[in-house]
Amino acid sequence: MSEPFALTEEQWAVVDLPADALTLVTAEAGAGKTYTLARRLDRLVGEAGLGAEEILVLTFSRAAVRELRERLSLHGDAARHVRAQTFDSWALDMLNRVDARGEWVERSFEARIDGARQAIDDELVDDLYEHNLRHVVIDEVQDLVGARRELVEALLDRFECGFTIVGDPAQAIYGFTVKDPAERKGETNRFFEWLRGTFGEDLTELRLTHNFRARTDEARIALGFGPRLRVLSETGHNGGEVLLKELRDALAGVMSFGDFDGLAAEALNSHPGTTAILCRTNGQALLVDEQLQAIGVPHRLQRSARDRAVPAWLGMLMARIDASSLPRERFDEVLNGLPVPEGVNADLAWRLLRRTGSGRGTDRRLDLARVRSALAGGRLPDELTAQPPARVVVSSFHRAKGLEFDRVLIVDPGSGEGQRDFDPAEEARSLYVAMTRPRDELYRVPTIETRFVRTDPSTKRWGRYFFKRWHRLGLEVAAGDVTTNHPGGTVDFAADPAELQDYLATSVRPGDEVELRRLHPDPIGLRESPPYLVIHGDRPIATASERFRADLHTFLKLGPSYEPQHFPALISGVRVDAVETVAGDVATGLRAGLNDHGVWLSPRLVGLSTFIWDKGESDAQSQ
Ligand SMILES: Nc1ncnc2c1ncn2[C@@H]1O[C@H](COP(=O)(O)OP(=O)(O)OP(=O)(O)O)[C@@H](O)[C@H]1O
Repeated sequence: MSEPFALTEEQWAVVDLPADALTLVTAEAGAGKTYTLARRLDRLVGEAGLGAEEILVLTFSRAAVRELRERLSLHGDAARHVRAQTFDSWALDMLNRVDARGEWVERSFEARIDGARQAIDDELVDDLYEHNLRHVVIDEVQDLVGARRELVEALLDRFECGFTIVGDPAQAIYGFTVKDPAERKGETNRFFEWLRGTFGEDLTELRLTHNFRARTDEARIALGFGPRLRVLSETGHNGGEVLLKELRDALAGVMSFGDFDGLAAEALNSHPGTTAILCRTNGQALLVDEQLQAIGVPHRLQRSARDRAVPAWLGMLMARIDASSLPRERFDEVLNGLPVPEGVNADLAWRLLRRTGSGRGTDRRLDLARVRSALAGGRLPDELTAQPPARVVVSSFHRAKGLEFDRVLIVDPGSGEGQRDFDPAEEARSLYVAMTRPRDELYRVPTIETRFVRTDPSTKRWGRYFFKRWHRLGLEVAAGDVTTNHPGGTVDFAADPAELQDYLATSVRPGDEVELRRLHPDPIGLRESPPYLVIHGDRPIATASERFRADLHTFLKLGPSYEPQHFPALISGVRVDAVETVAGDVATGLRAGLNDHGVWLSPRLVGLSTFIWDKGESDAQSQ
């Protein structure tokens, strides 16, 4: 897609509206909503003359930010400087600007969203927005529910600005964010109704009806369900069961890809385009991840929208600079030798980093103290922390929203019968989202047995169980499970920190297997496991975090009066998700002989692990 496509009349009608128009665009899957938005942004900045900073672009995930950014860089010229943000980073950004001492980065996502709404209601952000906000753009608005919905309503209510809001009621899937089933039902379509009720005749409603994504009959198979799912969402009627069954029947009719065996590995590795393997739950995605690992298929597990990982090249860049700031020429020179992923060039990287507030005005230097503080405060632009693209992606249906792939394999979600809080309408919409992701090929994969893989209610991690109530065979390992507040080699194991940093930069790759090895059998604290080292090859590269130790303890504590006596000697089946840049204490970094900026590299882990016990220690587990 390097040339801009000719817009259809329907798309053009959206793109061409004046900047102060209040617009709601609804469309079914693959109708070019995101593409139209990118073109609209280009026109708002170009012909309509808005400044990039006068437009607020909000999306749900970092994947969507990346998607929009890519389309802007391909098709948008004027809009290159427009910044797309997730709701969560926008809220944090706003709070940091009106209440810099609020330590908002320490608070939960929900607290930040509530805090941001309160700030708007209390008129604290009037100075920020009253004269400077001229247009708001929101993608995937069908998922705007709960506190985020209230936040956007407060914003649009308070400031007189144009907006372009797009969504598809047929793709409303946000189940896990609204736990209560009754409340969930009440949320469906609520924001659309609020827009219509609040702006009445001033609201321009447009529709996009042509599907551009699907290029084959099999890729088009679910499209016919769109209008019926939309009616289901808009009327709140029952009927989800029937639609779910029909969608599952349609899926049963597509060709089976078979199990993930040697043949599948060949088919996956030799395919030139992009492939997604989509699963109903994240637990199934973890099992597919494990199976692909076993058959040697390089892939990436789609992260949650809230997971932000700062790429390694930023830490490597900072480590090479002694000064507190650097000019553009030096930046280009250093960046040139670093493993910058596809899609990030020096121009984009420079622009994104300068958005951290470094080197304002005419000073054309990058202030590394500011970059560091943005890194520590979780304020780096979303484009920098988005997950890099991969040829094979494993994702839940939910996390695949807004994305598209040449080939999609859908793991049969099963009938769902007997599951608690089963909402057939939500399940039907979510299967529809999955089945509308392919451009060309759609396959089904036989159901994956998940009887013994469930979320642990206390830690919210996926766990491996077995027949007996007390069996605990493995636990999900995820972001945050490695200590980042001191560089590897300085606590729990001795290594030359600088040399280890070098090893992380050059020898540790996403997808590499690691294991967690117990350092000694004694728990560190009252509600913690013993310490674990992260071993790559034969060498320790990091230490498990306190959070991981506490969750492992909780997972193995089978009841209020039971205290685990033993902990696994090894935790295997864990992979490197990425090597990321983290910010710690400057003095700690200096003591370790690293750089002046207090940043270093650290492995980020992922996977549904398997516990390996020492003889005689397996506790209740092996009984
Ligand atoms: N006018 C057009 N001509 C040709 N291709 C187009 C046109 N508009 C969009 N496309 C292409 O169609 C595909 C689907 O577009 P896009 O992802 O924007 O749809 P969407 O409505 O956001 O989809 P979904 O809601 O399913 O995520 C993209 O590959 C996009 O580049």
